[in-house]
Amino acid sequence: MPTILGQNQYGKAENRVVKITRDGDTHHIKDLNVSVALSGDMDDVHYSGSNANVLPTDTTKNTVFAFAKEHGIESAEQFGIHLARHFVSSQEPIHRARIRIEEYSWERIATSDGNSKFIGADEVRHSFARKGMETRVSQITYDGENWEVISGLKDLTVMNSTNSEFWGYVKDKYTTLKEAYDRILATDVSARWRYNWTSDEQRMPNWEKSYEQARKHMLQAFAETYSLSLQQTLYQMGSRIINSRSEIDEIRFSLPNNHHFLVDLEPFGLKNDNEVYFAADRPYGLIEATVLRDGVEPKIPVDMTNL
Ligand SMILES: O=c1[nH]c(=O)c2[nH]c(=O)[nH]c2[nH]1
Repeated sequence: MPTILGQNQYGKAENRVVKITRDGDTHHIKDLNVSVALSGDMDDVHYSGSNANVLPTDTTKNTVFAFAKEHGIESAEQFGIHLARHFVSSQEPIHRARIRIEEYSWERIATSDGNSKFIGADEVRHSFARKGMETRVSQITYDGENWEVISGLKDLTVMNSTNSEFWGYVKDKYTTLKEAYDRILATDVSARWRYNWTSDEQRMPNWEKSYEQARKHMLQAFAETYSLSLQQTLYQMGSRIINSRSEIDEIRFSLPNNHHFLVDLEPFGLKNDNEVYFAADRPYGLIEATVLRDGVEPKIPVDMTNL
């Protein structure tokens, strides 16, 4: 034979597992991206195509989700140790397992008094924002006479692990979606708000304070809204800003619906009580709308939130 097989490994990459642990009304999230690579006696499958030693990559994926339920996710390291030991000790042909895990960090959305460590109010027990992802943006336009200032943010990822439903929608012959009475609601907020300040330099808004307050009101509305749809949550987020910040007249959102699907663990004899989810990255619903102060002209371009 003119060729021989060199190093090889296989497995399922990027299993996006989200585990919600419920401590009464207080929820805890573990959000992992788990990649499994196995190696061992795999010459035959490469040379002849015999799968006799091959544990399917599909099975390695199922194991990740089942272990999230069976063993919980105490830490990424502990979870990886459980998985690696399982593959090597349960499958004779597998001699080595490499588990790579990325963990995404979440923090609780702050309460009205601004203290995010305090878990006192209902709305923060199940509402989270991803750490360190968001970007603040602004666009300033001046024609020699008038100013237009549009500010906002993008890539602010937030999640409610309960208080979200979706049902009562149109059903046609292509509809398969099951009605949901307790689902995860997660999105990457992209928002642009327009200031009504145009000229009087003496009365310019305090940009830093306004940004902080707009962001805070938006997050609190996200956390506090019992949601029947992402559209309804969007409207609440927008109207909370308009109603609490007189310097802002218009806000436009682009909100992807980051779907989290409950994993069916029944085939493994496990009950999934809204605990273990598959976080899909695409396709995603995309919900976009402008919320305006009554009587003002909309001026934020439709596609601006996608920039
Ligand atoms: O909040 C939602 N709004 C929708 O319009 C929609 N459509 C869908 O399939 N799921 C959802 N969720």
